[in-house]
Amino acid sequence: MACSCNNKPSSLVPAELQQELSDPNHPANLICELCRLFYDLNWVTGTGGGISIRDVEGPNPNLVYIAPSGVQKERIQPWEMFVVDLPDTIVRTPNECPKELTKSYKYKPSACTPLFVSCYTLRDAGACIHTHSQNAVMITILLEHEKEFVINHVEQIKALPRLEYNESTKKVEKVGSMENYEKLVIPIIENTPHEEDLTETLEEAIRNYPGTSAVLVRRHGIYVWGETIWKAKVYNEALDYLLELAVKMKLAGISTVRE
Ligand SMILES: CSCCC(=O)C(=O)COP(=O)(O)O
Ligand SMILES: [Zn+2]
Repeated sequence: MACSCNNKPSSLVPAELQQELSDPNHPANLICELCRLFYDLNWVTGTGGGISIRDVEGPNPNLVYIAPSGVQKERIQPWEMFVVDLPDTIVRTPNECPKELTKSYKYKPSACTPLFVSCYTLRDAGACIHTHSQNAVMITILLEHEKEFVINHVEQIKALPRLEYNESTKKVEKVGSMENYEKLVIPIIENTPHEEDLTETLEEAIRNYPGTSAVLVRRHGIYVWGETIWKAKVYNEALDYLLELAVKMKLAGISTVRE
């Protein structure tokens, strides 16, 4: 017998993993599926970028699945995931898996881990996606001296959530969707030599922009989060569309903001 998602004999997969691997909607399987999809979009090529998903349907919604660092994201297998109990306790690593299933090196969790954790703890996100999309990189180069990307009057803006701070719950919550004519504002932070060193400025941007569901990293990429992995995927797709459009508008000498 083989696992539903691959050709490995199930006898090699530890019993505790077998049940989750048989569920195509389990975070470990979804990360693999979406990494392949995002690879084809040029969002996670050359080991860059990544996805993490919170197990909101499982018995412990504070468990977060995260891919290992420095691996070809489109080739990850579900048992190669790290599992973090929020905020920072690693409760499972692929290094514990049978050697027949894993690579010979020692796995490390994604360098994006502290940034993903910031999105979970500050925004109660259900999933966070980091891409190296060239549209994200190019817009930050075109906006070299700007701290924000701003666009309005485009239909696709309606795919993004309207977020507001709720005084009673003390949380930023979705209260609807944006209108096409509204200004979408995404903060831009400066890149650092090591991904994990972005954590402080990412957190600052999240706090300063309660209405945002994404942060651009100059000459690097974008972090996008959502209530669920499917919302995060839609927000990512809509943002990437808008970023691509904005690059074309800028290169054509057209402002992305219509007053
Ligand atoms: C060429 S990728 C450099 C690291 C990076 O920016 C990234 O997003 C991937 O980090 P990971 O540790 O998940 O491989
Ligand atoms: Zn990156």
